[in-house]
Amino acid sequence: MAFMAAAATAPSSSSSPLQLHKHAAARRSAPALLLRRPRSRSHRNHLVCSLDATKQAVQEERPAAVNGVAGRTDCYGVFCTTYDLRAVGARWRTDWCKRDEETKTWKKVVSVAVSGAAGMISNHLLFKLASGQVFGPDQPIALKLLGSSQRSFQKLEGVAMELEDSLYPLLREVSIGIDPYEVFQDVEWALLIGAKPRGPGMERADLLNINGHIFAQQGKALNAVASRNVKVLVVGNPCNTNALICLKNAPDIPSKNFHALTRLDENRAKCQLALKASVFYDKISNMTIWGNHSTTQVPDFVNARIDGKPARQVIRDTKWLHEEFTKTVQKRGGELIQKRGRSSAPSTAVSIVDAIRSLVTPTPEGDWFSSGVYTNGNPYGIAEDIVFSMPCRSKGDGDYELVTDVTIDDFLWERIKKSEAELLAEKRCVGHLIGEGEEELCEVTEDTMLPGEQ
Ligand SMILES: NC(=O)C1=CN([C@@H]2O[C@H](COP(=O)(O)OP(=O)(O)OC[C@H]3O[C@@H](n4cnc5c(N)ncnc54)[C@H](OP(=O)(O)O)[C@@H]3O)[C@@H](O)[C@H]2O)C=CC1
Ligand SMILES: O=C([O-])CC(=O)C(=O)O
Repeated sequence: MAFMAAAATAPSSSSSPLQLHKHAAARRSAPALLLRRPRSRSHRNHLVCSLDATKQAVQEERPAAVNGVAGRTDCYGVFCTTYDLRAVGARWRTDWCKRDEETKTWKKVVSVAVSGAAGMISNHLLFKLASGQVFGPDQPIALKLLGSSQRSFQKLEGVAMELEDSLYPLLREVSIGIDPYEVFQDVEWALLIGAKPRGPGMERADLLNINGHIFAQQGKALNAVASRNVKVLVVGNPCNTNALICLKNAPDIPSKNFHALTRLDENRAKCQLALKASVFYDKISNMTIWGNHSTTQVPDFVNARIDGKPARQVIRDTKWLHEEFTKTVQKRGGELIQKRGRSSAPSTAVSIVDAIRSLVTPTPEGDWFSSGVYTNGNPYGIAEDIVFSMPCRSKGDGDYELVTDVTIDDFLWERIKKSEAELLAEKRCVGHLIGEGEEELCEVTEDTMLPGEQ
């Protein structure tokens, strides 16, 4: 396996966008496998193995030097050591593409785009994705890495080289590019992490505007070229409003498929409850984060459970729950930045893994998880047409349902309304990016802060 630069964006590429389209066509007819191997950046070569590919075509493209382990000739580089482990007997002597068809041991490759792929969070996340701990140990994966400029292109090449050198058996393709219309082609998951950090003296409204433009463009690109059922997880801040912008610019993709990452907040809240109750973190369940990924978020101790019991029965210290717990979770990101000098990256990557796994595995009976999702007929009375973190359950099919059996008392409701007001104000700031008004309507309050901004 080796990585491939998107043709139109590779600095020294002689390939044309037309060739990229050809690759897309090849992918459609090759449900089981697509391996790509550039000989050099100016001469790329592709090994394509599909259920209907001829043996001759495969042989023509197979590099002579990789005749595999233990005398097996039907191998491609390192892959033959791990592929098709259940195939026994003489099967491996047959054409290796055919063997996949016969044994049905292959899952279709899942195609995952990651923006901000050269950044700190991706530095941790990509290796988790490639290792199989996100989509499963039997799920081959193709990674499509998106950067923002020619400047970042070289960094992406470095990232791709490290992925290659890690010899992940499930990693079937790595491609890099800076044009979302190429990188997002046919992707089934888009993890949108890339965003500009807030610079010195930059107003909150400026941040909303600058990053909003990124997510408007990426929404349009997803709408044009991604899988019609692509699942989109927005991490780049301010993630709720960026997710709203993205989905509004992708009208052909179900709005329900868009998520803003609030799982890190959920994990932080679970950690605090576990510490206070002196229990292992896995005893904490039913943890909801309501609202915005900001300092107005509402970590819900009312519905949370500790070892199956309501959290308030285990932690009797109401003052702590009302004041310290809530504030600690809201400001955890900022505290971390103060101590570490940079925003959370490894724990964010872990929470992205958790967020995806919550959608691709069934939610344990009686439990739920938090995600920032589009409000469209929500049962709680929260304003519609924003992205708000709420409790969700999934059957493991990538989709989710909102949880209805939750109690919202006055304490929660008052705070939920504050976070809602903040998101409505953010929405007014980006009206020009969602076809609903002018930038001048933007009025953001002191409360509108990222967790890392105090
Ligand atoms: N929701 C959550 O829970 C959390 C969210 N975050 C947010 O995640 C984001 C990323 O954090 P982190 O990885 O630490 O930041 P980094 O600054 O390390 O990385 C950001 C990356 O994004 C890239 N980038 C910028 N603009 C674009 C674009 N238009 N398309 C693709 N890539 C782009 C940058 O590369 P270059 O400009 O060189 O191309 C850079 O590599 C931030 O917005 C942060 O606030 C962080 C923690 C938690
Ligand atoms: O503010 C930031 O960039 C970091 C952040 O979102 C968090 O730590 O929750």
